[in-house]
Amino acid sequence: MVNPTSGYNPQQCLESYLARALQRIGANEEMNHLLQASYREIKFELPLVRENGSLAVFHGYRVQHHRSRGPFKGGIRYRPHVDWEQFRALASIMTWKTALVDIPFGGAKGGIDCDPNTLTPLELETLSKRFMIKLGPLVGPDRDIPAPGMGTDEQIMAWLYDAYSQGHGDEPAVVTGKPLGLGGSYGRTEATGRGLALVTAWVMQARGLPLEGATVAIQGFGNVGSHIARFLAEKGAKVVAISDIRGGLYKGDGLDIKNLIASKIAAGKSVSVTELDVKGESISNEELLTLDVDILIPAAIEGVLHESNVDQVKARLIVEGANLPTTCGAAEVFKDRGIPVVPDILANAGGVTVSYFEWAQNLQRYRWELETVDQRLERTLKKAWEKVRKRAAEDNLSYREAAYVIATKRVKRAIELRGF
Ligand SMILES: NC(=O)C1=CN([C@@H]2O[C@H](COP(=O)(O)OP(=O)(O)OC[C@H]3O[C@@H](n4cnc5c(N)ncnc54)[C@H](O)[C@@H]3O)[C@@H](O)[C@H]2O)C=CC1
Ligand SMILES: O=C(O)CCC(=O)C(=O)O
Repeated sequence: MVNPTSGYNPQQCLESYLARALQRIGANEEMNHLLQASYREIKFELPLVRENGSLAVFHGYRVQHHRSRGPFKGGIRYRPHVDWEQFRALASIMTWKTALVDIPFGGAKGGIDCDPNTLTPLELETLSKRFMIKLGPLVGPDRDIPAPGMGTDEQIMAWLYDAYSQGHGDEPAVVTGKPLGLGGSYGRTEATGRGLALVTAWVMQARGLPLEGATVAIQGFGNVGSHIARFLAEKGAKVVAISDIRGGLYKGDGLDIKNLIASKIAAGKSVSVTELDVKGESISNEELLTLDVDILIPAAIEGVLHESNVDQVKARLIVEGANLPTTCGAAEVFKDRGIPVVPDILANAGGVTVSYFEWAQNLQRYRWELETVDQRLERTLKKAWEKVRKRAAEDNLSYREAAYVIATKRVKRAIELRGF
């Protein structure tokens, strides 16, 4: 099935990025097949007796893409209409992301076709635990380690951890993104936003552009988008527009991000940014994407920058907070128009990097200070960015092309070292 938002099939785009990268690194057809296909895909029924007494049946998924560099790793998404195409592409993305930032994992993704906002807390807990019980034989600290993603949070990770530990003994390293009081790491919640702000600052610096005063539009104001807004505002950027699924807010001289975040926390998850009592004009998601800004950050869903709106995009730099927000057709147009795009596998890799730190802390049973987490996050992302920057400049590649060359090379090498 294609993504209902734009007719976008993310799997096809990913295949084309990979095919080109594999050609550049001299991989043969067999290696190409091995790296494109999933290792394992499972789908199962999740029956739930709702609090009103009715029976509902949900579908759970987990796609494990590749594991030659370490256990499968990737988030859990709760969202209506999720399907194989999305999970296959998102699982594959994780393989390239973990390889690019050089952390010892492969890639996976999964979740439940459901709308978490329509479930009661008890229903959500029961469904989450049932999901983990079904996944039980396939996950574990040295097999596959889930984490939060769209529609899921640290509370859901706590339930997954508890469900797994019921049958396997206490095992915090089975899931990352847990609450701090339950083996979570300092800095994981904000890690994706922190990482993206760091990468954005380095890219701007490398291109001789000031971040101080730069105008920014961010689509998505969930975990990722809200922290991006906070960190970029702290670095002196002017966040002029933000949005969520119901619409957005615009203020030409900069939104008051501190106040926005505080109001959103006070109002609760189900309240839209458009309903908050903060200063700003209303704006649609489509308008936000085509604003005349220095930096555009799609941080919600796949395929929002596509063939039909790419010509109207006026941003000078695009930084992908979401996974696969740019279709491959749009990516080509941005390349032709000379608009740089910082790809998801670099821009949003801060989250999985701190998940790695959480996993390592859980295995050590030793908590690191926030300062240590932040320093190591910065060092890891800086190394990845420098490699991408150098490879892109040397071979005249886009940042995405360079990132895929580096990542596929590492995975191919791991396969060869292990042997077949
Ligand atoms: N949470 C994490 O650590 C990481 C998340 N990501 C990716 O970042 C993106 C956002 O994830 P989270 O912030 O964690 O999810 P979230 O569930 O916390 O927030 C999602 C946000 O996107 C908005 N949204 C949903 N559909 C939309 C649409 N059609 N148009 C406009 N806005 C829409 C929601 O209203 C919400 O504001 C996803 O693509 C996810 O895969 C990537 C790396 C790590
Ligand atoms: O933290 C993790 O392990 C996974 C994060 C994730 O799903 C992503 O980077 O898309």
